[in-house]
Amino acid sequence: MSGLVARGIARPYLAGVLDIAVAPGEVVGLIGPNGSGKTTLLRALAGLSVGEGSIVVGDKALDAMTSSERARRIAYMPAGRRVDWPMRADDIVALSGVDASRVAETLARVGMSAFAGRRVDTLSTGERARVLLARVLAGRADWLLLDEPTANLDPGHELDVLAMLRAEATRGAGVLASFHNLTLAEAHCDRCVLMAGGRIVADGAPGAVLTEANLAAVYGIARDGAGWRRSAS
Ligand SMILES: Nc1ncnc2c1ncn2[C@@H]1O[C@H](COP(=O)(O)OP(=O)(O)OP(=O)(O)O)[C@@H](O)[C@H]1O
Repeated sequence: MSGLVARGIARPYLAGVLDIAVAPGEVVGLIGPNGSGKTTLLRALAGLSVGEGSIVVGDKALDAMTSSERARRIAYMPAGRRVDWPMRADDIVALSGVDASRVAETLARVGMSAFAGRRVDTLSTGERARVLLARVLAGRADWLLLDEPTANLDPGHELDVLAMLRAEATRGAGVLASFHNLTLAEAHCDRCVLMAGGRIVADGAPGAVLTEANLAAVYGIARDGAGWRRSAS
C-alpha cells in the first residue's frame, strides 16, 4: 500500500491549491488556528467535498472507488460530538459494519465496555467522543482522517488516544489527525502540517514546524518555561 497523496486540491475556503501526502505507518498532526482550513482539508481528503485536484489512495484514485470501498479504506471522524439518534453505544460502533466481537473489543480499547448498553445521549461529552472514536477504529481502515480526536478528553484519555493512533500506524495505517494541543502534537506525531489562512504554511518534523517564528506568525503565541503565552505583537 503506497501513500494517500493529494495534489492540487482546491475547495471553497481553502486558499490556492494544496498538496499533502500521508504514508502508511505515519501519524501526521494537522495543526493551525481556528478557521485555518483543517476540517475543510480533512473533508476533501475523505471525499466528502468535490473540487479540483487529484486524491490517490494507495494505487487508486479516490473518485474511482465505490462508496463501500471508500468506507473500507478511509475512516473519517468529524469534530462534532453530537449524535442525533438515541442509540446504544454498541449500536453506534456496529454502524461501522463490524461484528459484535469487534464492537466489544473496540469499546474495551477505548475504555467504554461498561457503557456498551447505554444510550449515547446519556453519556458525557468525553465518553461520547470515545464511543465515536471506537466507531472509527473498529473497521481497521487503511487511512484514518480524524478531526480533533482528543477534543473533550481529560489528559489521561488524551494520551490513551495518542497511543491508539500510534498503534494504528504500527499495524500499517496512515493517520492524519487535527489537534489544537500543540504539546501533544509535537510529542506524538511523526510530522506536523501547519495551516494558516486556508494554506499549508509548513510541513515537516514537529520541531521544524513548531518553531518560534511559525508559532508567533500563525498563532500569535510563544513558549517559555511556564508553557504558552501570547507573543508580543
Ligand atoms: N459553509 C461555509 N460558509 C462560509 N464559510 C465557511 C463555510 N465552511 C467553512 N467556512 C470557513 O472556512 C474557513 C475554514 O474552516 P475550517 O472548518 O476548515 O477551519 P478549521 O481549521 O477546521 O477550524 P477550527 O479549528 O475552528 O475547527 C473558516 O474561516 C470557516 O468560517
